[in-house]
Amino acid sequence: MIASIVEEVSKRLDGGLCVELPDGKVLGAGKCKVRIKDKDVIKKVLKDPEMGFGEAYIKGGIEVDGDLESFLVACTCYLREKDEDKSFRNSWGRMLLKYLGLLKFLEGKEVRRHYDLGNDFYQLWLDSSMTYSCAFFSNKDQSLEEAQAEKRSIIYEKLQLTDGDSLLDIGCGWGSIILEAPKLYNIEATGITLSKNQYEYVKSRIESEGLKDRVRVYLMHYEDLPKLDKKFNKVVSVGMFEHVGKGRHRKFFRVVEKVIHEGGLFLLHTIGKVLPESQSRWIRKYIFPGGYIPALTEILEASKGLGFNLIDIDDWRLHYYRTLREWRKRFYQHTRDVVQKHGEEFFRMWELYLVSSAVSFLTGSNHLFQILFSKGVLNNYPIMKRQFIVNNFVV
Ligand SMILES: C[S@@+](CC[C@H](N)C(=O)[O-])C[C@H]1O[C@@H](n2cnc3c(N)ncnc32)[C@H](O)[C@@H]1O
Repeated sequence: MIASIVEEVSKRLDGGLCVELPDGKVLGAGKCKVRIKDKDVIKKVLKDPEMGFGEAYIKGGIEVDGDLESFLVACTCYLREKDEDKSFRNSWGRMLLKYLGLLKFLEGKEVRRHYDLGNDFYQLWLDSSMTYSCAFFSNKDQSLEEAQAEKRSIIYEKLQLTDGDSLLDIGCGWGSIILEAPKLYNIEATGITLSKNQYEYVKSRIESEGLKDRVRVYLMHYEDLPKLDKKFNKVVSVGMFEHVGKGRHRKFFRVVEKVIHEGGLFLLHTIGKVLPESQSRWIRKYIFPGGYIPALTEILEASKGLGFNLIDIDDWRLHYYRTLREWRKRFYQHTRDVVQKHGEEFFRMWELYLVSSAVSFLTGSNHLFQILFSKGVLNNYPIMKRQFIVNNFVV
């Protein structure tokens, strides 16, 4: 059975694959060499390929001597064709916690665990604006910094930012939008985050950059936004919706509906799937507990009947692939620092997270949607002049 799997994956991998088993026996012949160090690993991978491989990889039970990304692409294609991926089910435990009101608390803990690993860790591999979401590359020589700046300017354009606007950023991260937009437009900006590190960072930059009269940041859950007792005419949320969780998307839209002015614009930037499908259990266990990649259909369904009107949908799938490759390149440049501070297993876990996420965009499992809504029907929204960007420089 293993021999036939090796053969199938090998067919889908440039240069082929060989696998060295724990007893020293080698299956297949190829450039990419996978070493399995322990018999138990084989059983676990056969039972649950994604989780089995992921857990063994971070513990060093499997080593890949070759291009990890191409190997994972070949495995993804093989599994997809075999239809071995198991579907994700919302657990009864989470449903019960939701009704006990504990889910919000748990969510806060889960989100903080990820973002409060230390600003210095993220500074190693994010661009200088500390943007932790998909950038937009419009030419092949663009740096990550430039592509993140370009993404922000597209967002401002889609939101039609104009002097006098009040902008809300739900899940503002390290503040790249709320710290920049008020310098370009005479607007007020408010950001919220669940991460204490991000909150402290943004607060100190607001002070040091003299933005106190026009920029505010709050450490709060989006569900508490109505407590601010303030409405905004432009709302954006970038890379945060993935944390909202299955079954809670409508609640999120209800909150946005409460804090947006009639005639306002809401831009939602999120990883998504076209239709609901299985989720990566490994990512949910090790990287984003509680996270859920929504389907486009689920997003649109959640917005129904609340007065939102769809203006436009973009898919930046390959731009996220390239963003992840840029992050990975920088991450590898700091291998020693990461291993020294966080340990070998942590390094391998984050390496696998960055590579497998890139693979998910490359193979079309994940997309990056920018969905623009107006609150109420807007018939004077300008028709955007779009330039077709040739994607072949992205990959
Ligand atoms: C991937 S980061 C994106 C940050 C930023 N928008 C960017 O593009 O760099 C996700 C952000 O969402 C925030 N977040 C996640 N769940 C949240 C919640 N329930 N309420 C408020 N913010 C949340 C996190 O604290 C983090 O700032």
